[in-house]
Formats: sequence, structure tokens, C-alpha cells
Amino acid sequence: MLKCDFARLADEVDLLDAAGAKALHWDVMDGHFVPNLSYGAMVIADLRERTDAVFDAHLMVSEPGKYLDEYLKAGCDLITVHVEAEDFSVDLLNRMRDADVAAGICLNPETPAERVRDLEGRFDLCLVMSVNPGFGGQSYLPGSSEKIAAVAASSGAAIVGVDGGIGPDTIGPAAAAGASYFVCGSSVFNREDYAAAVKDLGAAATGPGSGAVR
Ligand SMILES: O=C(CO)[C@@H](O)[C@H](O)COP(=O)(O)O
Repeated sequence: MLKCDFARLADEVDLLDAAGAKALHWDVMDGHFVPNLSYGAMVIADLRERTDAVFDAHLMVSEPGKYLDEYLKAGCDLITVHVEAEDFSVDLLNRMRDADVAAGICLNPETPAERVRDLEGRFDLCLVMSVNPGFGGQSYLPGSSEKIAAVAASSGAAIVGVDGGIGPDTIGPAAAAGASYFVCGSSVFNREDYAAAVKDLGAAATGPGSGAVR
């Protein structure tokens, strides 16, 4: 929810719900961890009741621990924090799970896949950034599929997701590498018909994790 029309945010949520999107990914940016600002927990909370889709808050912020309770209260089903965040710790993941919220970790492109090894069993989803976070509309970075495969090999039962530059040409390789959760911005919002976009992307996303949340 970064490439959407913010003047019509509630309508965009309704359209995605009708289009069959299984999850809405809220790109929370603090202008410090990433060079962009977006929105926060109040916006997410006010839209929560419009859909039963998974609400996934991706906290691209330097100190997620300071704000985590707000996102837990906002009705998120999944919260993802960066392992590169200043206050990242397993305690953040435990706080999510204690609140019955799925615990997500995210790796920036420069962070090696091996970073997940000592966290196995502590998270429910690992999101691999396939662009440098901050902006939508970027290209899928070379080497992202190989990284997805390496993360999948070290993530135990957790879901592996991918975020950035995911479209008809990249979703297949990402799925084949082991991703089963796909954050799609431009490849949905740049199309008139969101339902067709969701359907086409789902059809192109076949891989070892087929059947998991898309
Ligand atoms: O988190 C981010 C960017 O920081 C992503 O969620 C993008 O917003 C995805 O947009 P596209 O790359 O699909 O246009």
C-alpha cells in the first residue's frame, strides 16, 4: 500500500478486497530507516474493519520496539521488523507472538541470508527485500532469487516472502526459489483491473510453496 492512490485509500482497500488480495501490506516508513515517510498505526487501525484480508505492517523504521504496541493494537495479523533496525531483538518477535500476531523479520538487500540462521523458530515469515526499501516501482535486484533460496533453506517452517519489483516476470523465479508470499505494488496498482492483476500474478507464482498465502 505504497503505490496506491492515497486520496482514495479506503476505496483502494475495498477494491483490493473485491479483487481477492489475500493480504494488504502496509509500508510504514519513518524517514530515517528509509529515505521516505508514509503513514502509521492510526491509518491502519481506521481501515482494519473494511476487510478480512491479512493486515501486514512492514515497519521500515529505526526503532520498531518504540511503536510496536500501536501496531499490535491496530489489528495487524502480521508485523514485520527489520533485523537491521537499531533495537531489533528476539524480544520484539516474542511480543508479537504473545499478542497472537505473526512475527515477521525482513532482510535488506545487503544483509546476508545467513542472518536468519540463529533466529530459526523465532519468526513466522522472513521477507526478503528484492529492492532497497523506501520507494515502489524499482527493479528486482539480481541475486534476489538465490537469496530467497538460501533464506528458505534456513527458515525452518516459516514462510518466505519477497518484496520489491515483483511482477509477471519476477514472481515465477521468486516462487521457484521458495517464496510463497509476494508483495506486489506497481504490478497491481498500475493496472486498471486489480482482480485481473491478482489472478495473473497468482497464476505465475508456482513453486515449492504454492498454496501458502499469496
Ligand atoms: O517496501 C517497499 C518499498 O520500500 C515495497 O513494498 C514496494 O512498495 C513494493 O512496490 P513495487 O516494487 O512492487 O512497486
